[in-house]
Amino acid sequence: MLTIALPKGRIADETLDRFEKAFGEKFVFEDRKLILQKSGFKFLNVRNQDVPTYVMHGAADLGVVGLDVLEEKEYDLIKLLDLKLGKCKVAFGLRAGENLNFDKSKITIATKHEKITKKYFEEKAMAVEIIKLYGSIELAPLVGLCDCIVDIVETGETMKQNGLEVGPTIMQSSAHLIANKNSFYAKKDAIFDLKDRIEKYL
Ligand SMILES: Nc1ncnc2c1ncn2[C@@H]1O[C@H](COP(=O)(O)OP(=O)(O)OP(=O)(O)O)[C@@H](O)[C@H]1O
Ligand SMILES: O=P(O)(O)OC[C@H]1O[C@H](OP(=O)(O)OP(=O)(O)O)[C@H](O)[C@@H]1O
Repeated sequence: MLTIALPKGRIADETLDRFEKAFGEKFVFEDRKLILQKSGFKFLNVRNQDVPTYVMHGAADLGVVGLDVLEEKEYDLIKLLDLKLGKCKVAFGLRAGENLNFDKSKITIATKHEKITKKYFEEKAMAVEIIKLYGSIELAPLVGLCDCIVDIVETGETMKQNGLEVGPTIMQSSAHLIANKNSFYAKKDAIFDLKDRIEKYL
């Protein structure tokens, strides 16, 4: 049995589609159930940012999570495969018509991606103030909470509809299959079989 933590929402749905293609069976979470057990797999329905935690502690053998989440914290786990889904970038959002004013003594940036943002400015040796938010990031510059944001961009539509322009990209992201280190050694054959089958449908 392989236990696999999936992040609620679009990435879980697309991952289960890949499993359907690879194993010829439909995998669907029932109504409010958080566990889906079928054909040797136990899928866990968890919050996006909790996926690496379940895998790192061995509560799940495998997990699927965006590279942006993995970059935000240092996790001691194995990155097995780029699933090439959940593709997006982490980029700046600026009020329309404005540029990033690097001459300002301190830029204030609101983001869910604190560490990625901090690293970006450390490499430029620039002092910035980072305000941690947990959602609706695009709202923050509109009401004067910050000068700009760093957030996920796919089509750019959310920023556009909120009067923001997409600025420089910090990193590209896509969902990755990750593994707990002990599980990787203990269940190597099953994990490689799974990886090979899924890889064929990417
Ligand atoms: N519009 C998008 N297009 C493609 N991938 C996206 C998009 N938005 C987010 N993602 C990817 O999906 C992951 C989950 O996004 P989601 O917005 O559901 O996370 P979240 O709200 O931060 O999760 P949590 O429930 O832990 O707060 C992101 O970390 C990113 O890798
Ligand atoms: O560039 P776009 O195509 O507009 O996509 C970007 C938006 O997608 C994500 O939000 P999501 O749809 O997951 O909503 P939520 O984070 O508010 O749940 C992300 O947080 C951005 O707000």
